[in-house]
Amino acid sequence: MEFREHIKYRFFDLLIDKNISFSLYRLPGEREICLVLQTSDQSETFDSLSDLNNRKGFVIAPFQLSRETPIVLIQPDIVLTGEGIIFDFLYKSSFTNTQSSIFYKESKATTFDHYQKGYTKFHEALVDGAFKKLVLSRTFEISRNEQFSAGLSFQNACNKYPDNFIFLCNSPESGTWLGCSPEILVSGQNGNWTTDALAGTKKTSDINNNVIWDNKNRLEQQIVIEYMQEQLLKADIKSTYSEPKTIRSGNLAHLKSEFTFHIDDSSKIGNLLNLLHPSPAVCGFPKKEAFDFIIENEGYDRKYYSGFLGYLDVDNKTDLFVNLRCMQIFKDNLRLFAGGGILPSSELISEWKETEYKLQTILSIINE
Ligand SMILES: C=C(O[C@@H]1C=C(C(=O)O)C=C[C@H]1O)C(=O)O
Repeated sequence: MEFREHIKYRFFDLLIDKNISFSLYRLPGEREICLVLQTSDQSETFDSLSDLNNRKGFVIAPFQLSRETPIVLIQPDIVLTGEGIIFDFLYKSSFTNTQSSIFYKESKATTFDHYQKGYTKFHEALVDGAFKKLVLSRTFEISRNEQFSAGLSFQNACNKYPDNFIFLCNSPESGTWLGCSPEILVSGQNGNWTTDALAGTKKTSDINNNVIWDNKNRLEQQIVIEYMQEQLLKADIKSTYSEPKTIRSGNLAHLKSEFTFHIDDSSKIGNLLNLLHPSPAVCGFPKKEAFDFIIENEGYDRKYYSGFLGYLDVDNKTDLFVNLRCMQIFKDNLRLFAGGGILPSSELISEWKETEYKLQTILSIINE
């Protein structure tokens, strides 16, 4: 099958239609795209993060582990870097020799009323003092236009968000996910590791990142800093972290501190993931109680949204990102996800708007 240059990214729609396990991604600040492709039928799945110790591949982990949403490890049978090499391989391969079939369906959006009900429960629990922070999220569902292309949307995201981790991945176990995350969960090579404490959101168009942060946003990020520090200490890891600085993700600004630390034995990375995930950036504080509260009261299953994904020990490197600013791609519709940290001092309308802005990040890359 031949593709014209400007629509060559539609190749990836064919891989999805054939339900091949693959991940296409572009690291923050890099130009080259990378492809991890599994040639065997079965991805490996796990029901505990520590099972990731000593493993290699592209990981897709959920917010909450369950039988329906296991940790999926796409096997790195073929690992290719660079557009030229990747498309050359795909033109010659037998992976893409069928026609794509695309369907249509009614659209359905999560209502403000539904969000407001959740918000009231979350906010009351915060004001009662049961939690310092809770992250409330929601979905936004749209019908899939006949022309929609996951591959071309990935390409749009690469062009629009040079500083984000852009991903399009598929496996029979996880389904298809596309997104542009601003947040590292862990990243490491040769014993040197980093993690982000990222939180706080403001809409901005200031290219110089001149943002004035209020106390609510500063506190929200401080909670993540303290959590990261504490969790790393539990693993006997000494770390240093930078002062919060403003970073951009599309039209949004966030506060970020980068933690750096050293690990001699990276084969135990699964144990560290167990300590760090899910952080108060996507869950809340205290962690266990906040996690249970969200499962009980948020009113839907986040699946792989606010989980993490990325490559684990491929070519001795690990780069795992939080699954944010993302959508799950179905045959008939697209389900987008967004959330935000709620504190006792939060206000309903500004929290709702924050989720609207975050949805805009991903809506604006949809190619139809
Ligand atoms: C939960 C999301 O983002 C997280 C929450 C943020 C916040 O509450 O300010 C900011 C960045 C992310 O850590 C999301 O994008 O859905």
